[in-house]
Amino acid sequence: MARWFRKKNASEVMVLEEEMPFDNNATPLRQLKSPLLTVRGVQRSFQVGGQKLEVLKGIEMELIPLQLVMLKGRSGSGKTTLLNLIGGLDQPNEGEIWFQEHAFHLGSDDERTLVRRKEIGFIFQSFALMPLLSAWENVELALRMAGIPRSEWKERVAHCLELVGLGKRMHHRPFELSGGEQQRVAIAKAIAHRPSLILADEPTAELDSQMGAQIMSVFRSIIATEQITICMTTHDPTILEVADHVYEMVDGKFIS
Ligand SMILES: Nc1ncnc2c1ncn2[C@@H]1O[C@H](COP(=O)(O)OP(=O)(O)OP(=O)(O)O)[C@@H](O)[C@H]1O
Repeated sequence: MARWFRKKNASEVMVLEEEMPFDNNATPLRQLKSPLLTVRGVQRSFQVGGQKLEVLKGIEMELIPLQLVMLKGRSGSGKTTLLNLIGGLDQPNEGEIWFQEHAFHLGSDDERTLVRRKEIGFIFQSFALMPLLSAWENVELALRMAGIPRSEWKERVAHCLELVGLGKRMHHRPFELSGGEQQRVAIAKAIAHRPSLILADEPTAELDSQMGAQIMSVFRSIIATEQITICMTTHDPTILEVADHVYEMVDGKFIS
């Protein structure tokens, strides 16, 4: 059954992932050659009040490994719709989406979920942390849900929280942390299971410019140290400056 996921609703994504068995035999994708992701001629429309709303009208893009790629475009232009497709949370009406050798446009929900839970991490504008759990427990939960053996948790949680600069605040709960610190916990959570791709929907939108710059610096650092590729949406022109590549969406297509 097709399921629909909207942005800022991380718990819904997590519920589905928790239902899925972990596939220990999945292909080690990072050993394969680039690009990490290829989108060809993708179209996505929705039926709204009996009318067809065409949101994506022929998207072409590639994600090259270890790049920081940004999607820009005015509100409602379809950025989140595209992120949902890239993350295998939704499928296009037309076109192809290849995540390495995995055909996301053809695969079943279950097949895409298996790839997603191993290879992709999500970051949301609203942080999507469990409010009653500490930073440490939030990251640990991500490892549990990804099916990572318990024996690896301690070292990995400490490593990820150190990496995002929260070594001294590991046992704080979200309400005891600033917005920027909460987003850094969310980043630690997203990278904990060693995905090859991070998808981030407006990750700096709720932060002031200084905290936003810190998040971008953390992104740069995890690309280098964790060998991760990042694709994110943003409206902020100062943030766009640090991208390796910017795709601008106008009228359901990218302009160069
Ligand atoms: N499931 C859906 N059903 C109907 N319409 C949808 C659905 N998902 C998205 N849309 C519509 O598609 C258009 C693009 O939405 P989307 O959220 O992708 O834009 P966006 O560029 O991410 O906007 P923003 O910058 O405001 O977050 C909007 O008009 C939205 O209402």
